[in-house]
Amino acid sequence: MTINIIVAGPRGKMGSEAINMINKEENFRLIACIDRKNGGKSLEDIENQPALNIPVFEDVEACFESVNADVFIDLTIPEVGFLHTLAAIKHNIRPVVGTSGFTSEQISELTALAKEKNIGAIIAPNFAIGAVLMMKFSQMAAKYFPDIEIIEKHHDNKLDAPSGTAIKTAELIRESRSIKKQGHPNERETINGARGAEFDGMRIHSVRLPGLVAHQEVIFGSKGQLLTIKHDSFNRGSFMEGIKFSIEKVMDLDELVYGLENIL
Ligand SMILES: NC(=O)C1=CN([C@@H]2O[C@H](COP(=O)(O)OP(=O)(O)OC[C@H]3O[C@@H](n4cnc5c(N)ncnc54)[C@H](OP(=O)(O)O)[C@@H]3O)[C@@H](O)[C@H]2O)C=CC1
Ligand SMILES: O=C(O)C1=N[C@H](C(=O)O)C[C@H](O)C1
Repeated sequence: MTINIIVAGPRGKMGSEAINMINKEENFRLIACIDRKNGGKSLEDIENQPALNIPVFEDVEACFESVNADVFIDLTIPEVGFLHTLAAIKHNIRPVVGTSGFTSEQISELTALAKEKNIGAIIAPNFAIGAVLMMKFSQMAAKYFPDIEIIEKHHDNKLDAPSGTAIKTAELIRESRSIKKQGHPNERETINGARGAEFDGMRIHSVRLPGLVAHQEVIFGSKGQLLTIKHDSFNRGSFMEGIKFSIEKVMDLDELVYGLENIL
């Protein structure tokens, strides 16, 4: 069966890599793109993209009404990605969302809408299988080591902090860790933010530097020992297996799944 796909964010680092992956798969067919700068032009006019000769829309509604798609992939920015995803579900097009930075309220709203429409959807904070394992291993370790610092490191073009992966890691850890406020009860910051963001008593630190792609370590401290669980994405190819898997999997779902750990 051929799966007809729309991609939003085709000029982006992830969008362009995803298009290359889609074009290599026999059962995937890219049928349109959503792009804020190149609406109305053919994708062949877009820099760094092969000549695909498919329609490119600026307006999401116009796109969803004009083409007959099975799956919509969003790799843009949180504000726009949320509206795109909402529109996709309303049009019965299954979303696969990589865009990070959605609030938990937005995820709940999308979950409720997908349930109402009985349609599959996937929001994946991280498509790299190694990162999903890193999160699950961290969840397991947190049962025994409740003192945890999450350090995520990304390229300096990243808009959201902390990363979607760090938030998802903290959410998974919360399910297995006994409630604990870490550090000294009287600790105080002499410079704001020195101890990082607080999540359920844990700390999350966001590093942004040129040269980085996407990296995270979760450090567990205990008497006389440290456990570090670490994952590195050195390039965006690391996310493509997860996107490919999600495009196929979302066709069989009838609800929204938040996190690949729930379906791998
Ligand atoms: N889940 C996962 O595994 C991964 C998720 N991500 C997430 O994917 C998203 C994209 O990342 P990345 O490709 O690195 O980012 P880029 O900045 O390279 O690409 C973002 C794309 O979105 C487009 N865009 C921005 N604003 C709008 C708008 N208002 N309407 C339509 N399109 C818009 C940009 O166009 P323009 O050039 O005009 O701004 C650009 O093409 C991020 O949220 C990131 O966190 C990234 C890697 C892995
Ligand atoms: O912006 C990125 O690059 C990435 N974003 C996702 C996140 O916020 O966790 C996934 C990955 O870390 C790369």
